[in-house]
Amino acid sequence: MKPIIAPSILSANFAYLAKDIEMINNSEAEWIHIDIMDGVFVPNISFGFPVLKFVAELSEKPLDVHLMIVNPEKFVNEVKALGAHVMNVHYEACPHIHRVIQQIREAGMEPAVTINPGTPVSLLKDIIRDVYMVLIMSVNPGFGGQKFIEHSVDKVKELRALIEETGSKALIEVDGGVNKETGALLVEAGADVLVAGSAIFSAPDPRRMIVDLKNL
Ligand SMILES: O=C(CO)[C@@H](O)[C@H](O)COP(=O)(O)O
Ligand SMILES: [Fe+2]
Repeated sequence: MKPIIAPSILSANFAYLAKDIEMINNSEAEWIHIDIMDGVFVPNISFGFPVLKFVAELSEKPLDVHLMIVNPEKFVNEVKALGAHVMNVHYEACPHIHRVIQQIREAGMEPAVTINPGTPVSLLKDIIRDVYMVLIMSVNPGFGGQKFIEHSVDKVKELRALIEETGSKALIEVDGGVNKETGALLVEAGADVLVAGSAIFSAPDPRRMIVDLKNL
């Protein structure tokens, strides 16, 4: 199976965001990945809902919303109002992760749980059957353009084994430092969805790069 490609607009040119969204609309990418940061959970601030309202209006692709914020459950309605397909919350940001997953599903979105590089896959055992997707961070969240953490490939393998063992249908998404080289290792290890920011937006031909990542 070819991976789903989700370009991260964090690496887009914000002065010409409409142009970059148009590029994604006219590409083979299935989703558009949106990184929301609050300067508390991660040491950076990206963009908020007033900006994303316009992104959502322009995007013809389903939105994969990655919330790098504390108390993400406070924003279920705002993310829903964007028409998001997936609401991704960090395991580390939710003491009551099981409840948050239920809230996302009740709001009519697909729940995904994200884990940081320092969080083990084994902690997902009791929620793996309840999520649509797990996002494995292959860099420490907060910035685009960082170096891929190699150990993430082992985490994908471990998660694939957990999914098979439990009969879960969860997709495996990986985010951070994904390019043609690291993407190939991830797909081989069992990743279903690749997020890529700088690899796509700094490529001479971003749409070609999306095709290349799909064909890994
Ligand atoms: O969530 C994040 C960063 O925290 C990502 O989605 C980045 O936007 C990925 O950028 P690259 O590592 O692909 O440049
Ligand atoms: Fe992300």
